[in-house]
Amino acid sequence: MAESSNWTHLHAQLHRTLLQRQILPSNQPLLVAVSGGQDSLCLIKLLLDLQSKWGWNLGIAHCDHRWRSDSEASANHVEQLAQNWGISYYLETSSDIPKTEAAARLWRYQALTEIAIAHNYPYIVTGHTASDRAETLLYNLIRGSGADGLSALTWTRPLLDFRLPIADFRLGNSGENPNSQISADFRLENQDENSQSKIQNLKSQIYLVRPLLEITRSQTGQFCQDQKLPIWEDSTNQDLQYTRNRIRSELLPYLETHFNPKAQQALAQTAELLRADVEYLELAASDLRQRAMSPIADNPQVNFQLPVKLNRPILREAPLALQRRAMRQLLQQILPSAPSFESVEKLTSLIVAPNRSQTDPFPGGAIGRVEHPSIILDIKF
Ligand SMILES: Nc1ncnc2c1ncn2[C@@H]1O[C@H](COP(=O)(O)OP(=O)(O)OP(=O)(O)O)[C@@H](O)[C@H]1O
Repeated sequence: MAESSNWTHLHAQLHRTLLQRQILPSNQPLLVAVSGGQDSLCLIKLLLDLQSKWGWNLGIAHCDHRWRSDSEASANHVEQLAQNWGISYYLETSSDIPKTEAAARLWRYQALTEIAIAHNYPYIVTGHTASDRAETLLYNLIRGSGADGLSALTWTRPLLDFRLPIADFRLGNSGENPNSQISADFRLENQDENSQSKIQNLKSQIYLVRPLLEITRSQTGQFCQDQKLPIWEDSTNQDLQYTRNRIRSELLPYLETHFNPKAQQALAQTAELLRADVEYLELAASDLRQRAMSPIADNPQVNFQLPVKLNRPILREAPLALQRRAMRQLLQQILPSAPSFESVEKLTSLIVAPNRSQTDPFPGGAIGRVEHPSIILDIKF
């Protein structure tokens, strides 16, 4: 097919990525998260230009955190763009100004998910780039992270957390990660049976997709310039009190100048490789965990209901990497928030500990204890 003269290298690259990775099916409604910055403007323009090939129905969502004095003006700017392109525009405005970056992100994902549910969009698309991936890797590396954190930005993931109904079962939920927060909030806000079942049905249907993970920020910047897209500059991006901004404007340029001019792409590639490793290890760990979890007398089902009983001889045969992951998966299901490194190590150490060894309480009150040949995890003994 002859391409329009507007067809650029980035159009071709995105089209290829979508064909290869199958992350955005054709003929679907897509809700595009547009902040007004260069990455999401590049994203929406590319998707608009590819729309006729893929048969999508595009809508724009903008979240006003009310963080900056110009936030309303920036929302109006995005609305105007949506009008010019003739596509639906949805705005969510935060009632309370979020206090931290993390709180703002949690609120934003919740707001986007609410718009998607209300207007039947199965896909939310964001403009995260290879540069974001490189920054996330560095950020998590400095804070101390395993392979999971280093490969944190994935191409696609379900936006609502399937774990919560189980996690909530015994110890409640404080919502440490964005997924948990979203589910927890929906649970609070949607008490009646009808809306609960609507959310239940939608859980398997809303995906977050990040199709620009192979494109760098300098490429999106160049694209916006070439296409004359009116970027709304976010003044907080320059604020060096935020770690992420220092990584972006100080650390990465330093690495590029002094170590590797293609540091961003290299780091993003490392994240991509680690992601596949993580997926493989998580599957193997899940298999180990299932083999090691056995039914106990007053709880004949093999599930995450406390008390949980684990077979130590089965666990002992596995390599440490899988032991740790299996223990973490278990803790993710029963603790009120994401398990810390210390919690995982504490439970893992019981695999070889002497009979009657016991942990101090995990957050939420559960305790692990060796009752030869098992580990029992329960609220109290
Ligand atoms: N206020 C917002 N409203 C809607 N979507 C947003 C908003 N902020 C961020 N996003 C979405 O999340 C993606 C990544 O967020 P991040 O905070 O890294 O964005 P950013 O630095 O503001 O990116 P951009 O260059 O698109 O503004 C954005 O590309 C966009 O798709």
